[in-house]
Amino acid sequence: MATSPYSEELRIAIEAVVEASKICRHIQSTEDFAELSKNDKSPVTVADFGSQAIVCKAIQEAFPGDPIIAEEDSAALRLPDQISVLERVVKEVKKLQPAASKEDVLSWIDQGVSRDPAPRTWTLDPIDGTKGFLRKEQYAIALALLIDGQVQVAALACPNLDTAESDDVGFVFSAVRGEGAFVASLSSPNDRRSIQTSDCTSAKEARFCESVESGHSDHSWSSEIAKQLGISRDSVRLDSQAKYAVVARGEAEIYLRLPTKPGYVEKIWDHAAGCLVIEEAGGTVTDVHGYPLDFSKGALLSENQGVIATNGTLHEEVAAAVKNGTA
Ligand SMILES: Nc1ncnc2c1ncn2[C@@H]1O[C@H](COP(=O)(O)OS(=O)(=O)O)[C@@H](OP(=O)(O)O)[C@H]1O
Ligand SMILES: [Mg+2]
Ligand SMILES: [Mg+2]
Ligand SMILES: [Mg+2]
Repeated sequence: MATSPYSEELRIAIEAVVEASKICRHIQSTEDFAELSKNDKSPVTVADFGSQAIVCKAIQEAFPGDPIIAEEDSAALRLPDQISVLERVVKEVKKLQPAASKEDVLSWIDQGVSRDPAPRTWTLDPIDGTKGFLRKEQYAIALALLIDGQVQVAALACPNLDTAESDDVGFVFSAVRGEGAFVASLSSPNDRRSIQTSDCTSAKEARFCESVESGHSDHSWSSEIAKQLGISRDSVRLDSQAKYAVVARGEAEIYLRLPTKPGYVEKIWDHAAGCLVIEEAGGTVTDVHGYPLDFSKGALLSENQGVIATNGTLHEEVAAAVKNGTA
């Protein structure tokens, strides 16, 4: 059997998000998040910074010179009145990297400030669904490798996701393009098993998965589409890219992210990892116009609007319903 061209990237990516999950879980258990508000009024916590530091350090060490397009930067932590937050981030990072200094942590975080397209680049959301994290609900650590604007490798940790099949809580989903999608428990990440999207072919039987925040997806529009498709089941509402994971492992068929604010442009780190995991599990991902997501433009999905992710078999029907719903 040919060896995977990205086996080392996959191994490092999985290890990095598993390590970052440890920091996130610990901070979540303390209930002391040291939350800051960013310029766009969205929240960021000690865990977002700590997770970004851990993942960027791992990528930089294994693949020096690879740019990383990550959500956070260290600017807020460098302000004199935020010294206590910085100290807390350093304390948390030291649990995994005992020799880390303040300057190390700041510079690891800032490995993620790349914004330009590059032939080979990583993209990281250190905590996707920060609002879910604050509510002690779902969040994800999402890491992907883009080659010429195509997602080739994905690692997606969902520390609070459970399953009907066991008492396990916390999973890491992963994929390499052309090699299938896999899941492992966060407690034994090397024990990977293959996952597939559901084989549902009737839209009426389908289950919807949507954002919790109504500001992130137009819920009245999606109930209109659900009506058109004859869907009677209530939507499963879930924060973060855990939604992609739930569709990828066959527990829902449709994830819709319908644009709300005109002019909001989706970020690549909110979709890259989840998108490859679904595609490799047998699903399909497009924007609301049916175009593939274009990850080649830097940090923004500037060529796309919204997202439709499905189990694959239902994609055309769902995309048509979204189109009708727009008219
Ligand atoms: N207006 C608008 N429209 C679309 N998306 C937006 C919008 N505002 C923010 N964001 C981004 O949404 C990310 C969280 O998305 P979720 O799907 O987890 O939302 S929800 O919590 O389930 O409601 C969230 O990611 P994190 O910041 O990593 O949590 C944001 O990047
Ligand atoms: Mg954020
Ligand atoms: Mg996000
Ligand atoms: Mg985030």
